[in-house]
Amino acid sequence: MADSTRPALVVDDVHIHYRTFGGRRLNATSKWANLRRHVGAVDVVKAVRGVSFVAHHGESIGIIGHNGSGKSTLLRALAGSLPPTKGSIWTDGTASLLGVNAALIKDMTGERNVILGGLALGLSPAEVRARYDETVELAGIGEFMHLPMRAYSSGMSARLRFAISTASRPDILLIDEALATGDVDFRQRSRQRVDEIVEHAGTVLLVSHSMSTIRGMCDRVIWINKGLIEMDGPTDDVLDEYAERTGIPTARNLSSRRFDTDDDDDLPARKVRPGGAAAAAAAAETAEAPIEPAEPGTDPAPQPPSQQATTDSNASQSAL
Ligand SMILES: Nc1ncnc2c1ncn2[C@@H]1O[C@H](COP(=O)(O)OP(=O)(O)OP(=O)(O)O)[C@@H](O)[C@H]1O
Repeated sequence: MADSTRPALVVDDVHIHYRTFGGRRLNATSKWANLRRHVGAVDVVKAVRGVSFVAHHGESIGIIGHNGSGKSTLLRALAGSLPPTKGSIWTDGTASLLGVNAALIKDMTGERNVILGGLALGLSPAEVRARYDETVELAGIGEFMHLPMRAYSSGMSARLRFAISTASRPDILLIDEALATGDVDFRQRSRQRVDEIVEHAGTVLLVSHSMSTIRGMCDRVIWINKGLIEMDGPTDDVLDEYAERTGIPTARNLSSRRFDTDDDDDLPARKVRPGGAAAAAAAAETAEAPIEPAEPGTDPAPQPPSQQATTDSNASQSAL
């Protein structure tokens, strides 16, 4: 059973800056600005600007906020795949970001990717073999397991990724939007898996734009705004405040365990809803659909996830 008094994760004044190359300002007026029109500018994006919090074993924490507020960046830093520009992150145990994309190979079958992904997550060959059946069962994509991943729909890929990444039973599971994908049955099973992780002293951090998913899964919510923590507290308190200040409905009237139902809030963004004032408000929530971050694919080299205490010296090509 979880020792809820023991910290699982300590995040101390974390800042994460990206450096982007090649941005040109075309509306130059001064002489220097006019010269700079001909060369790409080096810009710094301050994605996370001093975030501190402590997560305990057994906690299930939702992370919410507008597009570009820094949620995914923070999660990647917690997983150890992005070094903070400043500040420290300490973890008690392994932190695993849901999604083993980098390790999966589209030309290989789902079966082979289960093995590859398991090894990439640090499981031994014997552990991969022992968990193979349950991983395949959780993915629930039937005969498609024998086909190359290239043939999968995005939902199928997401299911397989979820199944593989939770096979390692990390102490700290970091989930970025992944649970919004999939049908009701899959969401129920993935919900069970997350519950299992929390039950076994694990800690879950879930980034989602789906307020009903957050309400259904999390005891605590951290609201990130422009790279800073706007609010951190019990789910109902934070979501109510978020709804009041942003006008985005947070499904307060839904039952607290609605994750396994097929309500509209859990649908992927951009779903067209019927008219009316409530629908317009609901559409506002879907307008928070994830945007593609600038300069994708320029992540710095991964570093071990178990513990990072980093300072300015950890600057890399894209994260300063
Ligand atoms: N690789 C990158 N290079 C440069 N800037 C980036 C990079 N990745 C993210 N950013 C910028 O950092 C800021 C935070 O982005 P991030 O993806 O963390 O936000 P988010 O809250 O997860 O957004 P969303 O809800 O849209 O997924 C944004 O301004 C984004 O443009």
